[in-house]
Amino acid sequence: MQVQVVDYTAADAPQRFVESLKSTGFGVLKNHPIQQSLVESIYQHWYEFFSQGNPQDFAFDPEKQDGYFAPEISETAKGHQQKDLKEYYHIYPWGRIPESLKEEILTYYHNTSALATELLDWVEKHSPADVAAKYSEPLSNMIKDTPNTLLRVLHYPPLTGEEEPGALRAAAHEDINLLTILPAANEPGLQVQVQDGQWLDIPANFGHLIINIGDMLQEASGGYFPSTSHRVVNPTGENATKSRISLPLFLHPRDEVVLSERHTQKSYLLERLKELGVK
Ligand SMILES: O=C(O)CCC(=O)C(=O)O
Ligand SMILES: [Fe+2]
Repeated sequence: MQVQVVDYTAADAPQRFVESLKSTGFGVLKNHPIQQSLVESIYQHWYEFFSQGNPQDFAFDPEKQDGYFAPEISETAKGHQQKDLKEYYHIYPWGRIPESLKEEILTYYHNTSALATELLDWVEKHSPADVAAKYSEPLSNMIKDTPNTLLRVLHYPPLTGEEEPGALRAAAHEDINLLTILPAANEPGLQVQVQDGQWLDIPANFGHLIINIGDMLQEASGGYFPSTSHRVVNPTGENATKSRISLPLFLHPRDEVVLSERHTQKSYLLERLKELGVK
């Protein structure tokens, strides 16, 4: 089994993409409209910010959750003991962003959010009628004018050999949100767990766009779309000396959007952040 790469420009792209999401929780697009030169430039500029800038000046705000999360306080995945080997910066258009990086990263945020609207329409159109009937409003409408969609710039530093045994760049976890949109990182490592428990590499040629289902879409679809476990494994050999940068956009509905009989986006998010120990 492998996650198939779907050509965004093909006539049957929506159907094939949604089939892939349904069977693995992941879909991978090529020939998509997100400019690769923009992604590369962001990787370069944020690498400089993490390695030579003053990220501590933007230390995260526990209430608002914008800003810089240092390696010492970054996430411990649900059910895991060791902290992930990463640092990251949370971008919201209303939040704090280093001035020199602002225009570029917000261009990416807005372009990718626009593509997200189209991808949610694809998901809606290819949801079986009984599943679509559960959506409290059109999926793409759930993110319209939302202040909650989060762009995370992640830096996985080179390994030093001093890591705690068993610690991973990102331990196995599921995402909390509706869909995650992630350009292929500058280094490999992303894997998804499939039904038999096996871990598969996500096809991540530079230029691919990776989309995965989060718990909120699983919740809203009554479990039809699976939020699958994924992780980032540690590099070995010469690659251990390299940083890895990645850029997931987590699509979050507005606070009041009803996901299911149990949850709005707000109640669901709060529950999950407490579990992660960052709230
Ligand atoms: O860095 C990656 O490739 C994936 C990151 C991820 O899964 C996450 O931050 O939720
Ligand atoms: Fe994730």
